[in-house]
Amino acid sequence: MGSSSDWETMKEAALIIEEFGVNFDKQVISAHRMPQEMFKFANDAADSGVKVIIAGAGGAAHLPGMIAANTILPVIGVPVQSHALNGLDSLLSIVQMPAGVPVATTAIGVAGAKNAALLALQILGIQNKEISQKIKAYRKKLHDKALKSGEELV
Ligand SMILES: Nc1c(C(=O)O)ncn1[C@@H]1O[C@H](COP(=O)(O)O)[C@@H](O)[C@H]1O
Repeated sequence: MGSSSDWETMKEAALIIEEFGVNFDKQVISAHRMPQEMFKFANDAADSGVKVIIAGAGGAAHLPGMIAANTILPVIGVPVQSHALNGLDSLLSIVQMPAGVPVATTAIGVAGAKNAALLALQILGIQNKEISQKIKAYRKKLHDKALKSGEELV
């Protein structure tokens, strides 16, 4: 994430990945404030065993795109809700990548952080049966909860 102030949002992604028992690393790396570190992180990620990168940032959110520019690992961008423009700035900064260097962009804020985790897990689940089973179980829980909530309407 671009700042520790993003953690309130991005911890929702971390909680889901933890729940799935998958190893992950969390770091504050800003393309604006720490360009050298950002470049090194993105360049070294694949060789360090990273499989998918989730990059959350707010405002002029260049971080996901700049990471994507320096790795061929899949990058999922989470637009963190900014104060001035409610995250619309973050969303537009992340989603409008030029053709050739994609960033998979989620919704703004907490829903986006959660979906970034799930999308990363789905990518890992392609080659990992244990993870794909857990995703199926997670979806079943969602289904059952929605069904029950409908039945409880009066
Ligand atoms: N968008 C970026 C980048 C970047 O894209 O490199 N670095 C920090 N930020 C964002 O600035 C916002 C305010 O940060 P502070 O709260 O630290 O001032 C955060 O949402 C962060 O992601």
